[in-house]
Order: sequence, then C-alpha cells, then structure tokens
Amino acid sequence: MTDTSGNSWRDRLFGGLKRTSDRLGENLSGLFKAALDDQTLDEIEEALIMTDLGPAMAARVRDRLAAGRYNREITEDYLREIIAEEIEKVLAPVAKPLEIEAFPRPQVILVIGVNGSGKTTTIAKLANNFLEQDYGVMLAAGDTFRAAAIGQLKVWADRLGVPIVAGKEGGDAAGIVFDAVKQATATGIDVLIVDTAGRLQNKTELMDELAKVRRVLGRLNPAAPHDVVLVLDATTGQNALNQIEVFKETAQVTGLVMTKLDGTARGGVLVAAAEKYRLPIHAIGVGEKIEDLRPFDPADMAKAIAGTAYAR
Ligand SMILES: Nc1nc2c(ncn2[C@@H]2O[C@H](COP(=O)(O)OP(=O)(O)OP(=O)(O)O)[C@@H](O)[C@H]2O)c(=O)[nH]1
Repeated sequence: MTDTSGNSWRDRLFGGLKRTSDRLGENLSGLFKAALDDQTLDEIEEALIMTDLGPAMAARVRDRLAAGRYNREITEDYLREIIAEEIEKVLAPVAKPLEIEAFPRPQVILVIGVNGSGKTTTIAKLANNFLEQDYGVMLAAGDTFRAAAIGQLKVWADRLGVPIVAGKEGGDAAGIVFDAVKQATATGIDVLIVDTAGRLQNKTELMDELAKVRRVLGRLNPAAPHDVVLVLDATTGQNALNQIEVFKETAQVTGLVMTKLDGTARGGVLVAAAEKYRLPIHAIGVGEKIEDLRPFDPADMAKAIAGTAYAR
C-alpha cells in the first residue's frame, strides 16, 4: 500500500500511540532507583499488565530482565528498549496486510464487529486502500438492522465513487450479499466488502445470520467468504479480548483490524490480542480520516507502544 503522505503516517502512528506509551511511563515511574531485585521485577510485571500488554508479555519481559540484569541497575530507557524488542517479536508474525488474491474474483471480505467499533469507517478505509492499488471495489450493506448503518455506508460509497448494493432496513442480509456477489462477478469487481450486523448480545441470532450469509455465498462461490475481518475498538481495552473470544468461533474470524489506537492509553491491548490469539492483524486505525488506516510495520509499532527513546 502506497503512503502518499510521506512521513506523516509514521508521525500519526507515533503521535496516536503517545497516550499508550505515556501510560507505560506513568506505570513504571519510580521503579529505577536501585539494583533490580524480585520486588522491582514484580512491580515491572504489574506495570506492564496495567498497560494492557497482557500477562504473557509481562512475564516474558520479567524473565528476560531476571536472566540478564538481576542485581544490576537498569534505566527506564533500557527497559523500554527491551519491551519494544519483545513486542516486535510478538507482532512480527501476525502483521499481515489483506491481500487480494482470490481467483475467481471477487474476493469477498465480511467485516464484523460490535456497533461503534469503527466498522463502517474501517470498510471505507479498506476500500480506499484497495482503490489506491487499482482494484475494483464494491460495497454491500449487509447490516440491515439499522437504517443509519445503510445510509452511512452509502455516503462512503458515494465519496469513494464505488458501487454499493444495499436494501431496506429490516431486509434480508443474505439476499443483499447474494445480489452483490452476482453483480460483482458480472462486472469484474476484484473485491467485495460486506458490512454485517454487529449484535453481540444475541449470539444465536448472529450465528444464524452469518451462517445464512455463508450458505448463500457458498452457493455462488465455495471459497467465499475469503476473509472474515473482526473490527475492534482499542479504547475498550480488555473488552476487545472478550470480543475476539466470542466472535472467533461464532464467525470464524480470519483476521483483525484494531481502530482508535489514537484515542486511548490502552493501545497495549493490541499486543495482548496478538499474543493470546495469534490471528493476523491486517491494519490499525489511528484517526478518523480515510488515510488513517494502514498495515503496520511491527518494529515501528513496537517502538510507538513502548515509547523508546527513538520514538519519543
Ligand atoms: N479517533 C478515531 N476514531 C475512529 C477511528 N475509527 C473510527 N473512528 C470513529 O468512531 C466512530 C464510530 O465509527 P463507525 O465507523 O461509525 O463505527 P461502526 O462500528 O460502524 O458504528 P455504528 O455505525 O455505530 O455501528 C466514528 O465517529 C468514527 O469516525 C480511529 O481509528 N480513530
């Protein structure tokens, strides 16, 4: 994906994650006065958990410090470097942009997530990224539960100049998806991005609806949906992990997008999610603008979260 904005994506990434790295600094403050002992190691571990990085990451950093630096003094900058290195190890295997590779076309991407997670904006941002790569894009308004969701997606389709298949509020989502795949196939569209209803409160209904969409898709193209992307709002912190837990089996999630990393001190949850679930993370959102969603570089991302001297 080309970044036409020069360095500004990197600036937005580091700027957006500053609240997270500042929070890490607050949690670590006052821990570097003496040689590293068990108590300080405990406190460092606790600080990392409080920064939402997850117990596995906290233990990993603790073990590394205990093995190499026990009884010696360390600085905050040194610790941040270690944290960045450990985060990068976890993020590197899961940082995977969404690639368009399905034959026959179109590649069908179902986008799921609870209301307010940034799903609609993410669909628009993904569409924009694919357009930048010269792919033909179509949207399908499969969230038929709310008129506002259909309206909002139409506005984005207009703005981006891409076709959209939408029905009425209360319409049959599977029917819309069926029409969309037929139209996309007939018109040589490369990628069809499908919005879906994000009701978490009723798992059975959600499962039934997604199963129906899948059945209908399978009739037209047995490989579809090619991707099931779960959109998560980073500001919800640990709750984002619960959502993965629920959706991963129910919806057969194939990858994640995490939004709103700019609006929160809880960005560490991206690392906890990567370490616990090991699902591909396709992109991150660091703002409301269309260019604020990008695949991420694991090293930059790790530095931005850890707030290493290089990043600050
Ligand atoms: N700061 C910030 N805001 C974001 C980001 N992504 C989305 N938003 C905002 O979050 C709000 C909700 O986004 P939507 O895309 O409408 O989310 P949705 O999940 O479709 O929500 P509903 O339409 O309410 O179901 C909007 O105001 C977006 O502009 C992001 O990465 N950063």
